[in-house]
Amino acid sequence: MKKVSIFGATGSIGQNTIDLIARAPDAYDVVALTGASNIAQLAEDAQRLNAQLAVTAHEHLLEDLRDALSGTGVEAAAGPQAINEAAARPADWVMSAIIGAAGLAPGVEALKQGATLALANKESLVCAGQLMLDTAMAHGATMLPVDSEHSAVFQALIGEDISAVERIIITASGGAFRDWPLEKLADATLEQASSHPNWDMGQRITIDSASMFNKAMEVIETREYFRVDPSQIEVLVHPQSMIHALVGFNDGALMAHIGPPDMRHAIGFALHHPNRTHLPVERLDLAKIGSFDFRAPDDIRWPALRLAREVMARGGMAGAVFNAAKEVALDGFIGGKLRFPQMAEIVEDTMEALFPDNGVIDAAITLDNVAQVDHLARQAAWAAITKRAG
Ligand SMILES: NC(=O)C1=CN([C@@H]2O[C@H](COP(=O)(O)OP(=O)(O)OC[C@H]3O[C@@H](n4cnc5c(N)ncnc54)[C@H](OP(=O)(O)O)[C@@H]3O)[C@@H](O)[C@H]2O)C=CC1
Ligand SMILES: CC(=O)[C@@H](O)[C@H](O)COP(=O)(O)O
Ligand SMILES: [Mn+2]
Repeated sequence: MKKVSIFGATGSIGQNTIDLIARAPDAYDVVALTGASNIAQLAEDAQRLNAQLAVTAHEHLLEDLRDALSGTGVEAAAGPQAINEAAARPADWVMSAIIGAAGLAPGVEALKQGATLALANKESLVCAGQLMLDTAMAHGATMLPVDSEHSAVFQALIGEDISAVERIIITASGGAFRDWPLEKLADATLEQASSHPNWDMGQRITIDSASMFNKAMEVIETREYFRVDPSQIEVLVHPQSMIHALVGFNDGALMAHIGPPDMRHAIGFALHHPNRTHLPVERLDLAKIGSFDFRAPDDIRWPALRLAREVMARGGMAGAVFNAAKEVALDGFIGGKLRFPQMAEIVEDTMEALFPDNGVIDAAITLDNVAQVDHLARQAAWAAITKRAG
């Protein structure tokens, strides 16, 4: 039996992972499931999957979790430290699907115990790509991409020589406001931004798709995971979200990965790697679909893409600044303190405030240093929001 743990089990990726695992209960021994606010879901899944341990990120919810699990034999724990300890419990395969920078430390912990880390949490690579790769290498652990574009690139590269790669093209749906007149964006509501044209995902990544911050993060993720030069990474707007990525080789060939917009493909691929197995996803009827559309991304509509290029040019912990600022700006929009286009302004203000401080950004990429930079960037981003509000 494969020992598995799922971090962020109550979220969109976590639930898709559980869907796959619950279809073959005899194949998996569930070690730990983690969540945050959704105690009922966490307890239900932990009991149903017969997990050893369930952990909520919120210490004040420990009693609720204990009550929900009473008599089931599942251990309960709470708090970020308990999540890290859960990640250190021996497992063969660990899904990293906590949202945000909070996913970094448990991911590192899972790599340290030599597990295969299925990485949905792109923030880990944006904030500390080198640390993740070094930790995996030092402990003989494997890191498999789960983000749909990066899973697609990984699959297109199987059996290929990375030195023959000329370019990596990741596609972008364009999100909720792809075709909106630019002048209307300032009036975009939270509800409108929280609706993705193709994918069913958590609210935060859905809004990031609309602002293109999701793709900006993914450009950095591509650089960190595949170690190509930033100039080799392209973004292509593809409204159907069926071609997830393309790899261009030095003989002019483009290898495209095509599939339905269903994360169970990328999750299932990582779960069964290096084998392929039957997965319960739709089979595309290309004759019925008829055609695919493409267009170049527009830097005016989506300034996040330009900011990602600045982050890669800056290097060091610029990614940690970018991610923290983006998380705060998103909180500002969700909390009604910012209009939709102001999120990019806050991220840019924060980068301007922190990037000149070379000592901070250029420190070694360790968990402690990333946490410090993350804290400074969040302070700067909130200050930028307050300045705008006042
Ligand atoms: N959704 C998707 O299809 C895709 C997602 N990803 C990436 O996967 C990750 C998860 O995304 P998604 O599933 O959409 O997110 P969701 O918001 O749906 O789920 C987030 C999960 O993280 C938990 N959580 C929230 N805050 C904390 C915290 N501070 N500490 C620990 N756990 C916390 C939530 O718990 P609770 O719900 O109980 O509060 C939930 O289990 C993100 O990094 C995202 O970028 C990448 C590609 C596709
Ligand atoms: C499913 C997935 O991988 C998401 O990250 C997806 O890429 C979001 O869609 P966008 O292309 O709109 O960002
Ligand atoms: Mn993606």
